[in-house]
This record gives sequence, C-alpha cells and structure tokens, in this order.
Amino acid sequence: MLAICDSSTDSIGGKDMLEQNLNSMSNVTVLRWGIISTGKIATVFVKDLLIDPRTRDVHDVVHKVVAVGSRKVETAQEFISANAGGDVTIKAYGTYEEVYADKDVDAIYIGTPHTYHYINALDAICAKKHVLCEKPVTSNVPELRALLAAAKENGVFFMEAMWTRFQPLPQAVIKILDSGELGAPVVVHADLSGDFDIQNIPKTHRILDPALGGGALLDLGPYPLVWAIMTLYENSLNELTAPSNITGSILKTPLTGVDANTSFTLNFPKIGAQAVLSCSINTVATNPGVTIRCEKGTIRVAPPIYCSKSFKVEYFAEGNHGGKVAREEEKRFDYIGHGMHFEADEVARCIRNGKSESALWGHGKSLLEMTVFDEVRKQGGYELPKGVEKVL
Ligand SMILES: NC(=O)C1=CN([C@@H]2O[C@H](COP(=O)(O)OP(=O)(O)OC[C@H]3O[C@@H](n4cnc5c(N)ncnc54)[C@H](OP(=O)(O)O)[C@@H]3O)[C@@H](O)[C@H]2O)C=CC1
Ligand SMILES: O=C1OC[C@@H](O)[C@H](O)[C@H]1O
Repeated sequence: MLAICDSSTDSIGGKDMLEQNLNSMSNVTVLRWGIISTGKIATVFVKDLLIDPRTRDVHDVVHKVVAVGSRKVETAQEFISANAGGDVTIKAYGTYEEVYADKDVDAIYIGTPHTYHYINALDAICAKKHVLCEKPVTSNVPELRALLAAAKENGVFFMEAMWTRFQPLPQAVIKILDSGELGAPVVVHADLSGDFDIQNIPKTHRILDPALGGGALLDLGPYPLVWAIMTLYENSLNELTAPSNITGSILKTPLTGVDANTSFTLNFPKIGAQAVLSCSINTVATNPGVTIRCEKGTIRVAPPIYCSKSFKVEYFAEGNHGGKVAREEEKRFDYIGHGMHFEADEVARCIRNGKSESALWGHGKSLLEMTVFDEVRKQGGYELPKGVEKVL
C-alpha cells in the first residue's frame, strides 16, 4: 500500500530522477496512482501529478502514476507517451478493471463522464482502493450515499475532486471573510458559463448527451455552488447550517433536452444570506465570476472561478451605507501547474493520516452539492434517461 519513505529505506520502486532524489528526503509519502480514462481532464490531472513537488515547495508528499486504464490499451499507451514522457514503468491497461486489480496502485483517479462516476468509483472501492472522483461526484444523492457506504465498509478514503477548494485563492478569500473585516456576507452571486458551440458539436458530446449527464448544471454548476458553500455554508457565523429553500430554473436546449441555462438560489437563514448562482453552456462566463457582497464591502473574484488567479476587495467607507468605497485591494496568485496538484496532495496527506475523508471537502459537502442538484433538476424538469442513474 502507501509507501512512507525515510532516508534509510529504498522501498520506492522505479528509477526516475525524482525517485532517486527521494533518498535525500525524509518522511516523504509516495502515493501510487491508477488513472481511469484518458480524456481532457485526466490529461491535466496527470500533468499536474508529475510536476516535481519540490518545485512547488511541497516536501512531504510525492505522486507516482503507476497505471493508466482506458477502454482501449492503445489509447492508454498513447496517453502515457503524450503526458508522461513514455515512462515505461507506467502500466497501460485496456480495461479499467485491470487498474483496480493492480496491487501497485494505492489510489484511483476517475475522469470519466459524470454518469460513469458511480460505477467506476464503486468498482475501485470494492477493490479496496482509495478514490478521487471527478465532479459532479455522482448523478444523484442515492448513488453518492451508496458509494459512501461502500467506502466505509471497505475502509478506504473517498473524495470528490473539487479542486477549487484546495487552491490558495479561495483559502485567502475565506480568511478575509472569517476575519470579520467585511462584516457578514449578505448575497453571493456566482456564475460559470462556457460557450461549447453547442449548435455545431456532435449530440454525443458529453456536454449535450443526456445519457452522459449533459448540460450546464452537472458540469459547470459545481463551481458556483462550491463558492456558495465556501463563503456561506462554511462561513464561521453559519456553523455549517444547511441551506433552506433551494430554488432552480432550467432552460433546456431543444437539441437534446439537456439544460443550456440554469439558475438556482440557496438561502442561509442563520446568517441572513442568499446565494444566487447560474451556469450556461452557450455563453461565456461573467466577469467577475463571483461577487461576495458583505455588510462592509465586496469581494470580486475574476474568472475562471474554478481556478481564479485574482480577486479584488472593496472596503466601504466607515458608517457608509451607500457603498462608497474607501479602499480597494487586488490580490494575485500564481503557481506552477494547472492547480489540480493541491487536491492530489490533500488525498495523499489524508491517506497517510488514516482519514476516510477530507476536512476541507468531505462527504457532507458532496452530499449537499448533490442534494442541491437533485432539487434543481426536479424543479426544472430535467430527468436523466431511464437506467442512467444506477441507484434511485
Ligand atoms: N476538474 C475539472 O476542471 C474538470 C472536470 N471535468 C470532469 O471530468 C469528467 C470528464 O470530463 P472530460 O475529461 O472533459 O471528458 P472527456 O470526454 O474528454 O473524457 C472522458 C473520458 O472518459 C472515458 N469514457 C468512458 N466511458 C465513456 C463514454 N461512454 N463516453 C465518453 N467517454 C467515456 C474516455 O476515456 P477512455 O477512452 O480512455 O476510456 C474519455 O476519454 C466529467 O465528469 C467532468 O465534469 C472535466 C473538465 C474539467
Ligand atoms: O470542470 C469543468 O471545468 C471547466 C469546464 O470547461 C469543464 O467543462 C468542466 O467540466
């Protein structure tokens, strides 16, 4: 299982430079990953995993890709050549099952389309592998509950890949809110939209195909929602009190019937705050992508809200209720890589520490997310085709 190395051990296999250099590092946890699927986001994830953590000033964990599974072995081989420098120590498999069964794999990353997350994660969990599963974690709440029960039964770590939660910018925003300098939050607006050129892409594209959970809500909705969760649900004044009165409105595209434009709201009565959220697949994102309106000022987060690199804070003049800005600050963030390594580091640390879930993005927050999506789909009349949801 997980290898914990100190300077006196040679228990890490492989011959690449990074591993050889590990001999000079002490107490480093090496997490050995199996990658499920070879699509767009799996590519980004693997590239981030393979950045030498020391260049990111991370010295306690190291990620090693040991296996890649695809529906075709040739695709897995091409993926390794293109994204892992053709590393011959990485095993290419033509089925996902072989990755789950591989004894060298500690943790599985799942990057398949939404409606496959449940079955892929369940198979991995049943093979007693730890799991990091792309967002949205499942198609609905019952699927997620079944996965959480399976993870508990098999004693494995499970996390939705909500990478935004682990990035430095949101942590800085949360710190400002928690400092109380801006007073309590009142309204949070967040949007993630993307122009997917839906009139011209094939109807089988995952963003349009209802069988793959297509549409804006399940693909883009997790990001406005994570901002609401981070700023309102997690707000120290709210004490993790669940939102009430979830509303949702869906405008479907006649192309395939998936939601092209969705807006949804959540009330947080304990702190008197509301989240107003939206997502679209046929227009570009708003700028700012997130606006956090507080009693004494406003935070504006630049798009893309899933890995924003800057935000502005406006501080209102003392005693001014008209919103006159007395002071404005801009904060910028930069880091090596795309930003998925932060969540991978969290997985490695949680597993090293024997945790079943992350304290930052744990099971309860994924459950809240899926509860919101189920409710919004219900109110908006968006049903997935029969048989797509594996647990109802
Ligand atoms: N965190 C983030 O920023 C992002 C997350 N995502 C999430 O990741 C997931 C995948 O998105 P993305 O990488 O863009 O998707 P892609 O279509 O690019 O890749 C999906 C991969 O899943 C595998 N797959 C298995 N079954 C199917 C099927 N029936 N149809 C199509 N592909 C299948 C394929 O890999 P193979 O052929 O090797 O088996 C395919 O390459 C989604 O759930 C999405 O929400 C997506 C983009 C960004
Ligand atoms: O997670 C995501 O973030 C970026 C989007 O372009 C993508 O479709 C989505 O899956």
